[in-house]
Amino acid sequence: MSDAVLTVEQLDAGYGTRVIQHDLNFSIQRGEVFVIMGGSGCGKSTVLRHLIGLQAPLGGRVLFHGEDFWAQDEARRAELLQHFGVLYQNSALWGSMTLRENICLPLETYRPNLGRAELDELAALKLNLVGLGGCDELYPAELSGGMRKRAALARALSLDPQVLFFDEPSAGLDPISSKALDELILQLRDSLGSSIVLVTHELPSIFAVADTCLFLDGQTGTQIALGAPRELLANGPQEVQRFLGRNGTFLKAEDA
Ligand SMILES: Nc1ncnc2c1ncn2[C@@H]1O[C@H](COP(=O)(O)OP(=O)(O)OP(=O)(O)O)[C@@H](O)[C@H]1O
Repeated sequence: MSDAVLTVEQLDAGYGTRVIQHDLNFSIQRGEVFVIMGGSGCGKSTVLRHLIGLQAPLGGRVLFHGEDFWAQDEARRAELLQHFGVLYQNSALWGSMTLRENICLPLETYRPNLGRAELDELAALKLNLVGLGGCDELYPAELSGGMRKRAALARALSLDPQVLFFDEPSAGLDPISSKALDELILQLRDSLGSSIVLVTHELPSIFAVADTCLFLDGQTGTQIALGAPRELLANGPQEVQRFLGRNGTFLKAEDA
């Protein structure tokens, strides 16, 4: 457990005085795909917001390489955030900009020493990484839903993040695009060595990509399981087994 990129200690997550999830404890290792799962409304996105620095914990700590994120001043927090890449549910690309311009934007902000040619080259490289080589001058509206996700991913990769966060990456995608996105996630993990944190309740994705799963329980408002998905399916608490086994047959088909 020595290679933890993110560590969460006794985290209480929520809004104002309303705690949604309490006493969360887990670590995310370098190069690991970590899935946050649980029933609808249990607080998955809320926990994610605390991990990506959008919201201060109501209690406990979030450590990045052992450094307490929220104990830092704003300038240091902004530096640390450069190590995070975030892909939001709606992809959130700028519609009036080409893909190249979308990807260059964070680079122009945080890497002011780069010249035009280097910026364009980096944008092309990131687009290549996500299978959109040659699409530099297209606008988001010219892309399919799956391509838009990939483009948003290329932008999330622009600053070479150590941790990539995805909130429901498969939302709105057909099963084939969704499977292709899972494959891309694994490819990126292998080629870049980044840690990947996913919020999803898509069983095929969970079994295809997750090294470790955290199960958040809506009723008790805390984590009730942490482990590899197949292990949790076999030996986890009943609710977690039910959640992971709800689709009965596909696991056998995938494993065959
Ligand atoms: N900005 C906010 N301010 C106050 N409460 C919020 C806010 N966003 C979400 N909530 C509340 O937090 C609870 C958990 O919501 P959250 O979106 O984190 O759950 P989730 O597990 O991600 O849900 P889903 O699977 O449906 O996307 C809900 O009761 C929701 O109403």
